[in-house]
Amino acid sequence: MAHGADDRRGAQYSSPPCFMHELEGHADRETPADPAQWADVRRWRKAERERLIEDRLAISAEARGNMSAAIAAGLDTAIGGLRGRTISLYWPFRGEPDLRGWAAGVVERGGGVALPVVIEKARPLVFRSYRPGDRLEKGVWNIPVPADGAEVLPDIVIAPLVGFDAKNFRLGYGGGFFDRTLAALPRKPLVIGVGYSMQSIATIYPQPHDIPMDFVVTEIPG
Ligand SMILES: Nc1nc2c(c(=O)[nH]1)N(C=O)[C@@H](CNc1ccc(C(=O)N[C@@H](CCC(=O)O)C(=O)O)cc1)CN2
Ligand SMILES: Nc1ncnc2c1ncn2[C@@H]1O[C@H](COP(=O)(O)OP(=O)(O)OP(=O)(O)O)[C@@H](O)[C@H]1O
Repeated sequence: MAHGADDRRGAQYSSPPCFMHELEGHADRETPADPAQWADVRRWRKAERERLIEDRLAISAEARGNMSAAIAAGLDTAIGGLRGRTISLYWPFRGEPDLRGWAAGVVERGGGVALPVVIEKARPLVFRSYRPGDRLEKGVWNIPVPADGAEVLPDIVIAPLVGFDAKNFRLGYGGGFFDRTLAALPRKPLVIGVGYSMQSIATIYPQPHDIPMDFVVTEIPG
């Protein structure tokens, strides 16, 4: 379930962008920022996001439910004890795995749950404590966020992904929120990406701002 760096099961190799020959073999986060190249990567990411989100929305509710349950089981295996640990989850949208049932179990087992809150575009997220049943309010993009939860620093961040690559780099919705947040946190949490194996891609063409996840959990036992 935890996909290591060399695990490419289910990888879908999309059409390479035209500049691929320039990047191959040395595309990692030490690659210096190159504005012309970044413009190409940004265009490529936009198209890739659209394709991946469309594919994800085509999954039936039943299959999504089964895969969400398998991902929850994989998280238990990967994380182990929950007592005293604060885990940031997310309120699912656009076909993301639904881990809200698992969140209730985390609280029952003595862990804390938090949800990410967009304070402002192009700023880091904050995390607000959440217990199932707590009052929610509509945040930016109408994403429900805890209305009264205290701001907390998570020990573990569960990051829903639009795509993930062989080096555990994450493609998100394009707001740069998770990368900005991880760069700004006073101590680095354990970062676990969650998604479906069909969201695996060969590379996201990582840029200096992209921070890799510690590992990725999908519905396929690892
Ligand atoms: N369920 C869930 N909650 C989450 C996240 C997530 O990935 N999943 N986030 C993880 O970061 C944050 C929200 N991130 C988001 C980033 C962009 C868009 C969005 O709709 N963007 C526009 C275009 C963006 C732009 O280019 O300005 C769009 O897609 O139309 C939505 C949410 C916090 N909460
Ligand atoms: N630490 C950072 N400081 C400043 N800008 C950043 C930082 N991290 C990301 N960005 C900017 O955010 C924008 C979106 O980045 P990217 O394409 O990596 O988004 P994403 O990871 O898919 O989105 P999200 O995390 O919201 O799901 C880029 O313009 C990028 O330069």
